[in-house]
Amino acid sequence: MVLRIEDVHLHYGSSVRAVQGCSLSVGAGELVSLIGQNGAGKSTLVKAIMGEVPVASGSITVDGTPVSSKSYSTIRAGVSHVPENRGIFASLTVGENLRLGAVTRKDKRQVAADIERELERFPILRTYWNRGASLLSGGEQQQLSIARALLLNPRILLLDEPTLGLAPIVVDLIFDVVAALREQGMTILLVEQNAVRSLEVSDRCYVLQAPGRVLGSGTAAELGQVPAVVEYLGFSPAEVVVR
Ligand SMILES: Nc1ncnc2c1ncn2[C@@H]1O[C@H](COP(=O)(O)OP(=O)(O)OP(=O)(O)O)[C@@H](O)[C@H]1O
Repeated sequence: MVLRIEDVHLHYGSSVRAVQGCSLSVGAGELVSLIGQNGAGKSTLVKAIMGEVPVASGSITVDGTPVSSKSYSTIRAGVSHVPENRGIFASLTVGENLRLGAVTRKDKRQVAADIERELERFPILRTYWNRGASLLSGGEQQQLSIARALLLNPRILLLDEPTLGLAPIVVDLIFDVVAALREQGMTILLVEQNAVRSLEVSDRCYVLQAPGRVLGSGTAAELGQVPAVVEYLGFSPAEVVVR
């Protein structure tokens, strides 16, 4: 397994116990989704993987090495994060944001070709290359955020609610991009509230319930056999047509 989370507990201060005993793993080339309602602890888990929330107990490892909050260890391990708030630099142009995505890379000669790859994936970013990022719509900013994360040429891509609040046409585009990345063999952890769309594109799925506990995991067909999951989601994952 490339990413392994074992019996992790995560707290905010002394009173909020956001995640209590979560275990999950993502294998090389797998697209794994993490679904659950508001407040289930999904974003907190992603932040902990990125070293932004300290691990109170349990372990998070990337390729067997524990992540640490001190040294950008997760980024150095090849994990790229598309945060829930998109994290783009509003005062910079689209082009400047994209170049920043590759700023830590050593293979500088390859960067121009990789930016071209992202402009082909998201043509709107070519159109708005010189535009200030703050002037983009939410859907355009999300495309910029994903393109920038991909410019790190990550080993693992973490997507935190990439379709939240976006127009249906952009939601379709983003799920198509995620499905295409999976086809290319990228290792992905996709955090989503949109359970049906996530199940459609994923190899496996974890259903998280507050406070950060795994209610069930497996393929859509396997999850359909777990009564607590069916009750929590309000539908049977077994009915979802997996791509
Ligand atoms: N910075 C914070 N300080 C204190 N409590 C927090 C903080 N961030 C999140 N929480 C709490 O931790 C719990 C898990 O929140 P989290 O954001 O991880 O859930 P989520 O599943 O990602 O939900 P959402 O879809 O709303 O982001 C919730 O009870 C939330 O109120």
